[in-house]
Amino acid sequence: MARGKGKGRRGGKTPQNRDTYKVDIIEKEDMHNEKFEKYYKAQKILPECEWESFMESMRGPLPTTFRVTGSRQTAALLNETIQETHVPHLAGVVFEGEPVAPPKQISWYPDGLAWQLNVEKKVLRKSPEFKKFHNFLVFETEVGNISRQEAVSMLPPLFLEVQPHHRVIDMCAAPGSKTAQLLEALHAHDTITASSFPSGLLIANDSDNKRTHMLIHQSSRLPSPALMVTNHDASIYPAIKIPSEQIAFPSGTKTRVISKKQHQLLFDRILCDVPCSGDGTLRKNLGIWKSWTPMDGNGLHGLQLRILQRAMRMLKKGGRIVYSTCSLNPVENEAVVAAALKSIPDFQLADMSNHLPSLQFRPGMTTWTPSVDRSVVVDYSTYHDFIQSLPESKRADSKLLQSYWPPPPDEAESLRLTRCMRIYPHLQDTGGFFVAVLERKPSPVRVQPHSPNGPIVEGKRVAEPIEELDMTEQKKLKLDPEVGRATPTTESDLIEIDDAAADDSVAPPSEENVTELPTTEMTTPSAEDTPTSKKRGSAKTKGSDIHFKENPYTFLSPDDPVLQACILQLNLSQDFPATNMLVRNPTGDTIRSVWLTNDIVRQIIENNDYTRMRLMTAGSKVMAKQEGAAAKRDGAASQFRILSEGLPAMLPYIKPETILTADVVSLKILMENYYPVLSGFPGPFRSAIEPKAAGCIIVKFEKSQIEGSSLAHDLVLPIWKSNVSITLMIEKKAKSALSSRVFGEDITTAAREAAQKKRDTLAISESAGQGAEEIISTGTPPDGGEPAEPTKDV
Ligand SMILES: C[S@@+](CC[C@H](N)C(=O)[O-])C[C@H]1O[C@@H](n2cnc3c(N)ncnc32)[C@H](O)[C@@H]1O
Repeated sequence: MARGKGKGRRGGKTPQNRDTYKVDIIEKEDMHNEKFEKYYKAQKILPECEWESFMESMRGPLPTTFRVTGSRQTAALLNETIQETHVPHLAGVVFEGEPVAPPKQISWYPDGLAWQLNVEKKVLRKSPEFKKFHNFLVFETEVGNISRQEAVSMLPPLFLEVQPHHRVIDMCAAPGSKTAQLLEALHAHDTITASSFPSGLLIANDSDNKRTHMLIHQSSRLPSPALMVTNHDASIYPAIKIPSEQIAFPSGTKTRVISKKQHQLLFDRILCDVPCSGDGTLRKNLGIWKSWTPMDGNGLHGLQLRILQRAMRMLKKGGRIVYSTCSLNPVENEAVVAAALKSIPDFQLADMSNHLPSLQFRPGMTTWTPSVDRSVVVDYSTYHDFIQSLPESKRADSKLLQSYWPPPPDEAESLRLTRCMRIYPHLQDTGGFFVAVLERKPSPVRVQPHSPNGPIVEGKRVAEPIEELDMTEQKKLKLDPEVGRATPTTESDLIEIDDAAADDSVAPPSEENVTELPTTEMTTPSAEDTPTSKKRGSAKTKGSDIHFKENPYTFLSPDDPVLQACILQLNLSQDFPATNMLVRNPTGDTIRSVWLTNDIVRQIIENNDYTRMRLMTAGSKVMAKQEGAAAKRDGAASQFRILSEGLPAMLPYIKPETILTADVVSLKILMENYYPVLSGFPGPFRSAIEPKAAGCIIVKFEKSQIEGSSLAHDLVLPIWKSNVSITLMIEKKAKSALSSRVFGEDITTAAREAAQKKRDTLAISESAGQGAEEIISTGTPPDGGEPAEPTKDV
């Protein structure tokens, strides 16, 4: 339970972040908590006439909800299957004499990609129709095409409206269901087979190290060169430096560079889905019925406020923050938003009431009375009243913060707290939730309507885009020598300073919030950092965290022999971003895996100490060494293969003529055998692949509908060619899922072996103890190499 000190406060087991699917066993009649009812009735969170219906919903089971994931095109395809095959199949099902409703689309979720299912577990287990649908859901969830996610938890990313060029940070991201949505938005332009290369960025952060691993796992379903995962306390998230754009002022035919150094990366979009008391999740986390007290929220308010304030300081002008909790407590919600808005100028609450027209919610509260102790004492309408009630000798010791209380009515009105959104369980059969959308006012840029030479900023013409080099902020710097310890005097000296440094009223208690000015070490490229150097490591700056034990990030030189061999083998196009390939060791040796990043991720790694950021992973793992003696014996020029999960990112750079085409019959052969011999494949494919050198080959299986199989769209997959056989390089589970989709059943070797094993175990237990090993297939390739069914690289 997240109360006061201890685990809950810093990312441990707050009620809401316990395993989502775990519910405590508790009878309906025990679903009472006097304090809860007293507190929320006193807050008047709802009109009295709705109270019973609200409490009744709180005690009812939460419907199962899920979202079809992936980029628009892939999601649309699977959604069609649900809509056109499963829903009609489930319509009219009767179980134990009662009709059971098929899944229905959540009305407010765009493109109908989210679903709700109000079905008891026993129906899923026993009704043959629902059992089949359940199996489908489990299967597609395992391979990442469907994500089980609470309906209300899908809201924050929708309000952020992320676009592929946005720089985004998810401050408290684990386990990552919202991160996945943000990634999908960044990748909105992906096609069915190829990943787009978004110019934007998503940093998914969580302070809990173990939970960052859940994040990494979750996001591996949508690998992205634009993703970084960090493990930091969000309330003191370090300023990230990136090289300044070389912004030029066109004046006649000459250009004038105004900045060459570094500035702080500011974000377009920030998600603060903060740790909270989680009482909105009572329908799922039943243990909260027993343990709830108003102090849960009080204890988290300070951290929530600091996280939001840190986010506000990292936001670009014109950018947007979504602050959300799954708590109903105004102390964790409106109180945090009000205090944050009062402490940092230039922010306002956005009116999102029409954004999702069929979403039902209630406006944010403008008055409330925090409880001053565990027993729900809610008698003080102002902090002043509360302090006055204490003996004078005790006033200084009070741990309660003024910001727990609402601002005076006129201030609450001017802050427009009613623009916050409260979602209650009885409105649309969901969990309880709170969302507020904060926008930072844009820079005063005056764009001349038909200016041939771009926009005018403060009377000067500038090249587009200005990015986050904020002229007004820089001017302020010139005037104020105290700010950021810098007094740049010439335009070429200008750097953007973290404006946290300009406002110390609520600064995080750490030097972290002050952007370091460029030192010689950071601004002068070392020999290692020059483009011709062999390996380019991540920048080491002061503030390294010696306790951070992850391996370093080292970019390969574009002429690295391993990289060159891959480029040759796959015939990659000239625009392949060879400078953005990294390995995870200090020497830059290509030992096992290679990751691909986009430009902004590379710039961040090169300009920041990865230990200071506590960087857990970056980019998308695209290549891995083909292990085993067989690979060496094949004599492949490149022993590296493209990973199936990395292929979408590499595909745009693989010249089409390099990709072999095959039909669904060949796919079937590859599914049914680990190492089918080349001579067994249909003529055209066989003659195309036989002359190819050993190593990684990319094959496009063309869409087709033939008896017993249906390949709805082209499928591009990596295979490994040995001397006499080939093998499909996709992970076991993905292979099974693909088989079920294309051939209507799991025809893979693994499935056959598993079934065989089951039969054998049964036979063994029946005839007591015959050597099982003898009859279980080993899957040895005909080439005599060791069995090497690819497993997911981690
Ligand atoms: C509400 S959960 C986030 C859920 C997540 N956004 C999702 O959709 O899957 C809150 C998260 O905040 C993390 N957390 C707690 N204190 C933190 C802090 N100071 N900085 C960053 N993360 C923190 C917890 O570990 C937890 O994973």
